[in-house]
Amino acid sequence: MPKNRRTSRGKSRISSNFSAQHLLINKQLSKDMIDMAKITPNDTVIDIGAGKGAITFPLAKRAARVIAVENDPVFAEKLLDKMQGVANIRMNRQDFLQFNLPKSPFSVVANIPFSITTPILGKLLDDPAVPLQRAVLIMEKGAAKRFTSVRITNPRILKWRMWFDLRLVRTVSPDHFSPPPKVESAIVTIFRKQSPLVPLHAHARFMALATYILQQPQAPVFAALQGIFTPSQIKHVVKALRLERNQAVSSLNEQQWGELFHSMLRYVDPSRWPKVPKKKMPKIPRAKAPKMPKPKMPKISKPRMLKNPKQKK
Ligand SMILES: C[S@@+](CC[C@H](N)C(=O)[O-])C[C@H]1O[C@@H](n2cnc3c(N)ncnc32)[C@H](O)[C@@H]1O
Repeated sequence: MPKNRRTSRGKSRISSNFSAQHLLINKQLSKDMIDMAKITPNDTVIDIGAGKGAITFPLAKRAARVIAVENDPVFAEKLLDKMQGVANIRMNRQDFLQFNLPKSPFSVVANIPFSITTPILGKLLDDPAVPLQRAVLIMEKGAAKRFTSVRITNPRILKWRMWFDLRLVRTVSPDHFSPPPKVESAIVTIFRKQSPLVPLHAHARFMALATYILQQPQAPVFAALQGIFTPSQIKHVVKALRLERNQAVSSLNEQQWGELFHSMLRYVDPSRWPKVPKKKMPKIPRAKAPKMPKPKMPKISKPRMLKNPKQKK
């Protein structure tokens, strides 16, 4: 891709990490990612940020349906040209964050735009009812490490990991892309767990617990649990989860978080459960009342005093 080219809208775009257009030039890597995602001829697969189709076309050979999402009009046009005769690719020329995800099971294989990594993962993982099965994503190595670290300090990432296994599988050097990004990349696999650690319908309640407890990730377990569990319940939980009273709460593993949540449901009075924040309703602008002309009040003249005929002058 040229370093500085004009988009169809005439604006100049300079290649950088922020333009997020580091195209994959290693064909074997695309195939490896499709293998990692265990794509079968029955699968529907989304390629987020399809670019010129480095992943889209090899995917189309393996999956039943490929949905390519690309918001750059120049790339989208090129992809449409190349797609002639490939019946199982559907092209969506739009921002992935505005794209309506399928209602039936789907997977994702993609070299995603780094600048929107967290919003992409949020869209795929925040609501466990979204029927994502497997994803294999290239992302910035720093982000990959944050999402997959053993020590979990972020309640949102912790929540994702109650339903999905996230693994950093390998790092990818910048020479596999054109233009090469300034940072190292990594491949992350995301597989839906066979048995989720928390029931899907309880995701908001789990998030409330994780947010409350991880306010101070370095706090010792006994202190972090205090606002919710009573001292005797804490004693019981520490023993049942094989914890140390003084270990940092961020050192709990996924399994222990699942068990902690179930202990809260089982032993703690619901009045002590952390509150689930109410869903923010979108603001509906109030219809402006049409301006009415001020009613003209008839002038009321002062009542004239009738002269009392008997009144003395
Ligand atoms: C890292 S490139 C990957 C391109 C291609 N998949 C490849 O591997 O060669 C990311 C792609 O995402 C596209 N993109 C950036 N933001 C996007 C968005 N919000 N929605 C959809 N596509 C986006 C870019 O135009 C670019 O083509």
